[in-house]
Amino acid sequence: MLSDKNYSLKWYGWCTKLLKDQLKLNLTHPALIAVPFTTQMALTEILSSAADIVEWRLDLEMTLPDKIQYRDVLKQLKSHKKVLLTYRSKQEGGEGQQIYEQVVHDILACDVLPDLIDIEVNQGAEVVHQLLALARDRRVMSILSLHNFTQTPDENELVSLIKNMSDYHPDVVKVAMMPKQLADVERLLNVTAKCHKVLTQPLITMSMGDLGKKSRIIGYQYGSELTFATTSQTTGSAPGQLIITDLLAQW
Ligand SMILES: O=C1C[C@@](O)(C(=O)O)C[C@@H](O)[C@@H]1O
Repeated sequence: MLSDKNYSLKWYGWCTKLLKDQLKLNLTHPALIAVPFTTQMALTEILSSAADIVEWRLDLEMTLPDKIQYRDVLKQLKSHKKVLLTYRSKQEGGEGQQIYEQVVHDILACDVLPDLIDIEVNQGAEVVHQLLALARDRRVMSILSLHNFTQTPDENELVSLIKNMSDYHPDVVKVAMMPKQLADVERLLNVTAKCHKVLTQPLITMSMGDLGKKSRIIGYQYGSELTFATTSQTTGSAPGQLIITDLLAQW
């Protein structure tokens, strides 16, 4: 586990950049909280929640919104929260069936932009480099992500996956792994602490499912700077997410 000093220096480093400078928020919890959103959900519930970031999961929409609706909703979300736009492909555990590269490109070409964009490392080096460059040009923070819904690799593999992602120079690196036993959750947390010390960018990690809930609560103590929660029992976007009020009660 990180010493309190290291944890707070690094955490405040990122929060200063992302939130204090841009939103002038006074954070009262130890890690950033993101909640998923689709237009089928109650907007007021999402906007009035304690979340710092709303993750609009475009792949979970019944159909992709047209440009007018998209700009409208994004503006509404942005007037209350930081917004992360995610189009999760099928192969990474989402519902996205359109050409990934095209959807992310269109998001970044629009005149209303999200604050953050999720880019999947498994789309391949060429697509990743191109989308990261576009996000940089448009001044949208990039989160390079990797998901494994079946298992958690061993320590060496996890470290090398994370370092490989970091070498693309995104603004943030995120990995979500499925544990089969508690040892998998502990390994991910320990790898998080190890990588957090050497990475040049913020790291977000989580173990999914029931077993992994612990990582969503105490991950920040190991250097994971954001946790995903939900506003209600039925609105989660991945297994094991806690309801935000339960998460806050644990903190
Ligand atoms: O990458 C992530 C993390 C996540 O899969 C989770 O396990 O909480 C939830 C997704 O919505 C998000 O894009």
